[in-house]
Amino acid sequence: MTEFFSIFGAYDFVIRDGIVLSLVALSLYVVLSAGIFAVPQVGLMAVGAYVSAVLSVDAGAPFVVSLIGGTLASGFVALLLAGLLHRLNGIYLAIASIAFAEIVRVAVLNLPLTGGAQGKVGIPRTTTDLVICIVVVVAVAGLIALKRSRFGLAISAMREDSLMASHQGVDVVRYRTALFALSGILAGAAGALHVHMSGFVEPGQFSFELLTQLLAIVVIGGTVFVTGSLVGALVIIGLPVALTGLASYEALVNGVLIVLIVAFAPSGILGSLRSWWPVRSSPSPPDSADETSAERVFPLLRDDGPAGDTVLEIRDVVMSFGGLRALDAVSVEARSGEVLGIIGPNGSGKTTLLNVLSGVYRPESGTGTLLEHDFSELWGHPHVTAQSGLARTFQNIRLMDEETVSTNVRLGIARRPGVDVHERTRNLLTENRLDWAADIPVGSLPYGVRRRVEIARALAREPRVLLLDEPTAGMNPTERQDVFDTISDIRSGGVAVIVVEHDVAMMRSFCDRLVVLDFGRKIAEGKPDNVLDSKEVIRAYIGSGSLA
Ligand SMILES: Nc1ncnc2c1ncn2[C@@H]1O[C@H](COP(=O)(O)OP(=O)(O)OP(=O)(O)O)[C@@H](O)[C@H]1O
Repeated sequence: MTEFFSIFGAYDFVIRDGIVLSLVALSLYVVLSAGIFAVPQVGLMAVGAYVSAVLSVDAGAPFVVSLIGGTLASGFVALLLAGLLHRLNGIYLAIASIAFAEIVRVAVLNLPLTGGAQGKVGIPRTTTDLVICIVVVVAVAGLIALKRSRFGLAISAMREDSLMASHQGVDVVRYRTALFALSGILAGAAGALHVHMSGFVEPGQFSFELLTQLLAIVVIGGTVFVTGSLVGALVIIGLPVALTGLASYEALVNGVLIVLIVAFAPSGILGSLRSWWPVRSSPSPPDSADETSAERVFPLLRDDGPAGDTVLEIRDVVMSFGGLRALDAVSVEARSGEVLGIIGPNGSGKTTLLNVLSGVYRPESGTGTLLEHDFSELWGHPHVTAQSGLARTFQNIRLMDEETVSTNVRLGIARRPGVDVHERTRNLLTENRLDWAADIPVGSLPYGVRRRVEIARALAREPRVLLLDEPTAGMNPTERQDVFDTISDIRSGGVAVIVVEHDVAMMRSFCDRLVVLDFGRKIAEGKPDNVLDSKEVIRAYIGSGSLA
């Protein structure tokens, strides 16, 4: 038996407990790092512990079998739980998952197989220090690899903004289910290791107190790094040892520590240390004259299909919020190589229309097609719409502020065989004149540049249809002109562009066609000059006079 933690003398149990606890904390980290506030880990650990104990004691299974059995059982229960709770978020999800842990505790308290309140004894103490270390090292290495993968990037996007993530083709429900299962596997493995370390299991080991300890570990370690959970567990397990003479103050010191960390180091100990590392000074944006003269082509856009083909169409779409008809029998058609402008007074239904076109909303009635896809299969599933050739930007910029420009653009890249993601990212940055900002976190960039990053990310999806919701909002005239020049270039690449904008003069000169909404109804459609000179449109906008 390899028991190298014996070098810590009387504290060897503390070290082992701390490492196993860090494994459960990692299972909590897995969901929290994706912005999912689910805390069923104590219940999942109990499932792993009891299944493993029953396999060993009642079925006489060898250690490896009971370790794997407990781990998989917990992963499976987590999978079922993900299905049951898939509609819940935020505080409701937290409460439901705490309730799950309580259900497990009450179940093991009453089931004959689990030994009731007395628990189960006589579990072979077969967990060795080597096994604990191997399991934790594999878990940490696996999670680090996962974080660096496409899956990890999608998780970061989900944490930042799940709607934005789904518009990059991320199936948020499937990813969330996978994370639940992974969380269950880690908690189950910890439970199985724990019972084969202590030799017994009883319901009291899976109390609410354990959950608060886990939360403290994740708060202290932070969710910036995978290894944060190890540091947090070390602190939580190490503190009582350090405070041996002050045992009655242990809870107080724990509490004060957590409050101090939340107040002064909200990203945890490791996350805060990161801000001490020297940061490369940010390059400034190139001179605007250089930018204008830079070559502005989008050779990577798809150019299949003749210009002028109808690529998107909706008919008689009705969408209401309560008693309010935000869209009233609206029909719209977009053609490749054309810029379609959507204008209308505030609250006329423009953003609602874009949300219907991008699959966020499922309208009450209406039909439509996006390329070869029927909208009835896309409505309510924005990630499928994104995978079907449509990309969009948002009225309020939605980017991963902590991540670099390059990472944000990479998130949008549609994976196809043979695509070199790094080369494609570089090309997109060059085409959008963002090379100088590649390594800068998006949150520190000026507004106009962030808008360009959002457009670059949308282009990374190689869309056939591009929706732009007020792409020049908050920009100065030069920046506005720049965005409209970019839109013209995108149109030349054969993309159907649908733009919502308030700048009527710009829309008149740049759009091929305009659709005007008023109180959810389409009141005009056609060539910009004809539409903007129509009496009904002028009345809707300004009552009388003329539009720019
Ligand atoms: N999620 C929602 N819940 C309830 N009402 C909504 C919702 N979204 C939009 N509305 C209402 O639907 C109507 C259309 O809103 P929408 O945002 O589509 O208009 P808009 O033309 O984009 O306005 P703006 O130019 O101010 O952005 C408004 O009356 C708005 O209050």
